[in-house]
Amino acid sequence: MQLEQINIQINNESIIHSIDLKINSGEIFVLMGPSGSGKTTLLKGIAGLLPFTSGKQTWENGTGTTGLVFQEPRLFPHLTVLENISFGLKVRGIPAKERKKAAREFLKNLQLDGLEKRYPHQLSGGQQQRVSLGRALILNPDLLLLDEPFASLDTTLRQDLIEWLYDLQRKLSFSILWVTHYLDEALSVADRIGIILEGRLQQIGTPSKIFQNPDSEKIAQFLSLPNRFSKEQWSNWFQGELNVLPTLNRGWIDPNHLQLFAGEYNQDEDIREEFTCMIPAIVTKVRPSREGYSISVLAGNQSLDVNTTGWKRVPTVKEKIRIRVPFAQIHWYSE
Ligand SMILES: Nc1ncnc2c1ncn2[C@@H]1O[C@H](COP(=O)(O)OP(=O)(O)OP(=O)(O)O)[C@@H](O)[C@H]1O
Repeated sequence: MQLEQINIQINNESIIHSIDLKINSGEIFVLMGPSGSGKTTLLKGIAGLLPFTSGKQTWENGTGTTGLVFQEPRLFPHLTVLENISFGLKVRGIPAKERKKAAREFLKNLQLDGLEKRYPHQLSGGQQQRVSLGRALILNPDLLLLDEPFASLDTTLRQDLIEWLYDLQRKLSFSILWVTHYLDEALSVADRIGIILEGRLQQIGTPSKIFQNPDSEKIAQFLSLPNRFSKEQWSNWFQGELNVLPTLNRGWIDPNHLQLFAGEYNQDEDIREEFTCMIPAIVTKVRPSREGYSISVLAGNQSLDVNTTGWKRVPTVKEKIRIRVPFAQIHWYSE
């Protein structure tokens, strides 16, 4: 499915601005953005529940179908679980026996065994949400639109369902546009991630591209990436000796690119090199990580995170150490 220059206005207010987006067939595209950035509005537009003010939506094969699962379950209160799940098949004229068989298949996968005769008010929020998912999936949509569908579920159930849905998607190769604010959820399923801020799609890329190469300070901030600093801080570290372009105001460096060195900073010994430089710091936190240690330090007024792999001696809190900053790894942003 492809969107070209999509705009959506509600009550004369522009909510979605000039969005271009292509979702490839068989792809899981995760859309992330702060509350109020327009994620639900865009999903509703794609599902045909809200009109586009301008722009074009096209499908690879001419036409396509969508299935939308909202944040909160929206079930028919007077229908049982089984009837809710199979409702779309009834509308399509599929015989009762056949649609019940199909719905029962989903009940098992959605861990809803034994609940088929219940009505929505007799289910927990999480169970209702799984019924909503079944109701959308049973119609085999070309593009499944998920608006934080698992937000209300406990962690174990959330992970089980993510895994089940992921496996099902890989098997059947439908596409998913998946809105989530859970980083772990995004990273475990996304082929690509899109970041939307204030109704504009700001960056699209693979998870590693987005997290290692955020296009702007705003994106790095939204992703809560550590090691974002101001030009003033940079000036303080290097006593104003290392200038950056006047148009660049904010810097960011990945914790994997900083290096820790034991021993206190000594200006006479710490020779400034062409491509890297040492700055003095004090260890504030030491946490084991999968690869080694994640170490937080205070360098001037700035807290920095450094990931180490195979540090020979684990530094202790309050220890004075040095951080090596490789200039080429710093990302500078104008704002
Ligand atoms: N029916 C409406 N009438 C007026 N404004 C609306 C309407 N629906 C959404 N908006 C506005 O559009 C903007 C985007 O809302 P939307 O629900 O799409 O954001 P979201 O990114 O999905 O947020 P959240 O993560 O909180 O669900 C918000 O400023 C919201 O107030």
